[in-house]
Amino acid sequence: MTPEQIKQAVEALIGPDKVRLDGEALEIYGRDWTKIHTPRPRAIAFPRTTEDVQAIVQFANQQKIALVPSGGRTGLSAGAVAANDELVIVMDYMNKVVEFNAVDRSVTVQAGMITEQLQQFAEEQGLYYPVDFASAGSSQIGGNIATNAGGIKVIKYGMTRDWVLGLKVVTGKGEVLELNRGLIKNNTGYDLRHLFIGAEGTLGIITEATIKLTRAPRNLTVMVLGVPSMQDVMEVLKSFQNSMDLTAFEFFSENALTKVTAHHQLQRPFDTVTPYYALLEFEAENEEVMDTAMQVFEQCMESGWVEDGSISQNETQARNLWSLREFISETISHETPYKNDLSVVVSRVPEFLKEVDTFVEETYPGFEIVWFGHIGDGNLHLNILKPKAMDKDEFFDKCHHVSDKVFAITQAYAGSVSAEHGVGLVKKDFLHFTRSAEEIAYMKAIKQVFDPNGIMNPGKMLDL
Ligand SMILES: O=C(O)CC[C@@H](O)C(=O)O
Ligand SMILES: [Zn+2]
Repeated sequence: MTPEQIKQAVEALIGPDKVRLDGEALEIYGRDWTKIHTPRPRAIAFPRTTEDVQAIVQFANQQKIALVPSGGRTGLSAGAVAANDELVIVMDYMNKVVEFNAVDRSVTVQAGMITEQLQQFAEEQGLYYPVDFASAGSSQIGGNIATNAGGIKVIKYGMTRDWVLGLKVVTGKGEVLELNRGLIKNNTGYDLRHLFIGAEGTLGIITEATIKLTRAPRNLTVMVLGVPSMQDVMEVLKSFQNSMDLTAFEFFSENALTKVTAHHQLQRPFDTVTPYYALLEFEAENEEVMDTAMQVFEQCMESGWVEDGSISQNETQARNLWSLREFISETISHETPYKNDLSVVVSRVPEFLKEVDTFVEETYPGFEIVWFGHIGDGNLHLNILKPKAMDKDEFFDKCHHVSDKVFAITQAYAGSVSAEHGVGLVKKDFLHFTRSAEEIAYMKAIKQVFDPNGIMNPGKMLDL
């Protein structure tokens, strides 16, 4: 079918002016934040209801047209890229609150709701949606669920999966399923909801989600500590976690800090320069908690695990300290990074990081490495920056070889080649480093059941 024919057929189903074919739309809705692939979708549809989405999926099955669900497109693994003549289903106009229940502390929203709007809605009810990350102002809840987004509070609150009480989905076959319907307890066989969480739109399209909310945190306080080595970062983590609950424990390297402070004209947290920095956050509910935090800090100083530190006295200072960590990804995006999102169990982080660091430094001496991440979850973001003089294609080609070795090391540590960014197109070839051949065969079989015609985000995560 030509794009024009698709437009006519889809608009006959969901109403006029709901499909765009113009170059601007094809460019915007064909890509995500990876910027590696050239967008080439066939048409862009803008449904308003679950029924609209269902009609499009049924039509795509009849015509064997590939579909790409599109949320905020902030993904870093090309899960929402449309580079192969697909029909993109944009969720932007499905962004309403459907129902809030104060007793259940749950809210049902359409999948296109921006994450930050969900956070604000929760706040207006005196509650809290805790899954948070730098892209929360653009990402959509449906995309968060489809990628099981993690972020900066996982150490306390878990991943997106932990907050989904129910889902309404249109399967690849075009059926509507209501999964778990908001229940906390429901042991009635396979929990299909969890198959759709993290499926990256390969099984169907999430149209509504019932989300659990929780009580708002009290007096969140942030510390940034200068730490001499990764082993010391682990000692600091252990010391604080043994004494108090943390809502975040992040780390970044000195060159990450240098880049962020220069790019955003921010103050360093203190003058002392150390190879690594830990950022931790906790609820300073009363003086006792604050005293404990200060005692642990002093012990860490005495033990030589920390060389300097800074603590927020108010919300603005807390936000400024967070900027040092949260602005890293955006800052280095201007230097053509090759991104990795690795995880191992927390205790093995120092030896793992050292082995990967040594390999990249010895094999590719001209490459600059930026380390940062969610160290309290064992999740490291390894970004390799393109040397200025090197051609982009040559750089990515070289990095592909780096990946093989880095992922072999990750496999040896029983780690993950994608801790929180998903698989998409970018990590598809490397899936076998983390998932066994038998697991991948089961994943393909599941895809076949929900999407027999292979129209749902084909080529992402798996090749059938
Ligand atoms: O850009 C990256 O590598 C990580 C992005 C994001 O997951 C973060 O933790 O800031
Ligand atoms: Zn991250």
